[in-house]
Amino acid sequence: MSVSETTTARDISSKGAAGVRMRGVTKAFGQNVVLRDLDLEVAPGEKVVVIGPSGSGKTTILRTTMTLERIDAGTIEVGGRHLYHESVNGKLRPAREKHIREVRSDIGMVFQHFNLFPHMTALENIMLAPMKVHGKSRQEAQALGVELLDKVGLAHAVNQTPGQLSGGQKQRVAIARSLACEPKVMLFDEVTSALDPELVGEVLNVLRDIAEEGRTTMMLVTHEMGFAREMADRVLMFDGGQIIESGPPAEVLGSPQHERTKAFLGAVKSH
Ligand SMILES: Nc1ncnc2c1ncn2[C@@H]1O[C@H](COP(=O)(O)OP(=O)(O)OP(=O)(O)O)[C@@H](O)[C@H]1O
Repeated sequence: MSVSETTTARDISSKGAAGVRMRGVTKAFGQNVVLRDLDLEVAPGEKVVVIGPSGSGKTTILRTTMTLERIDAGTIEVGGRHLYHESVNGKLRPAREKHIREVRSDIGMVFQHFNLFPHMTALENIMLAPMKVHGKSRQEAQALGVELLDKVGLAHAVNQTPGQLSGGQKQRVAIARSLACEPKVMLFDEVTSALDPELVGEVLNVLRDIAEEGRTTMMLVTHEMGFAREMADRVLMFDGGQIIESGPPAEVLGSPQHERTKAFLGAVKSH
């Protein structure tokens, strides 16, 4: 049974953050149905942590929202605008690429692996999208890049290439790069999983800062339960491509109701 999500209006300081609404989202890879008729509503500025066993569809829900994978059925809206559909004469039709690109420009995603260009400096990596996608001048993009590197605690690394940075620093550059497009929704896919344990904290601190600013809606797939407990407005437990449990972290992580959630949390704790 899938839990249908209805988020009540809440007093979140959302300076430009956009909500996400999914209705009946289904996605299969061949015979493997990964998302099953999924309904989910994320309020503007909300911070949602997605947990669940390996293969349950957590990454796929982020990738379909980022349009890195297309959905087979259903609808996704970002900031009230359909991502995959356009309204023609009052009817929803599959959207043209131009429309999809336009809506997607409100969304940023940070991955487990940083995907920085190795031959470019930290600053150049950040400047790329504002110049190429958003038509900012070199000067504007540079000023923005310097500001964002400062924000993620890397003012000193402006001219360093990824090879000169630690994993945690590279991930902070990747986060700054994503912020450079001023996303209204940010998707974080296990962004600390590839890091040495001593570097995890510095990246989580940057995520905390972004969350506290409240300028963007955040959907995070993470195994950092302490972080989820502290920062999330809501935790979603995924299993078999559906949300089987959803609620405030104290409830879902503190006193889970579903047997699968209890088993999953038990397994996570025993690591
Ligand atoms: N591009 C793809 N082609 C084929 N199958 C895929 C593809 N991407 C994901 N899958 C399959 O979809 C299912 C869900 O994958 P997904 O990565 O969303 O799970 P997950 O919950 O994020 O898992 P993990 O915690 O291991 O990252 C898995 O069975 C996976 O093998």
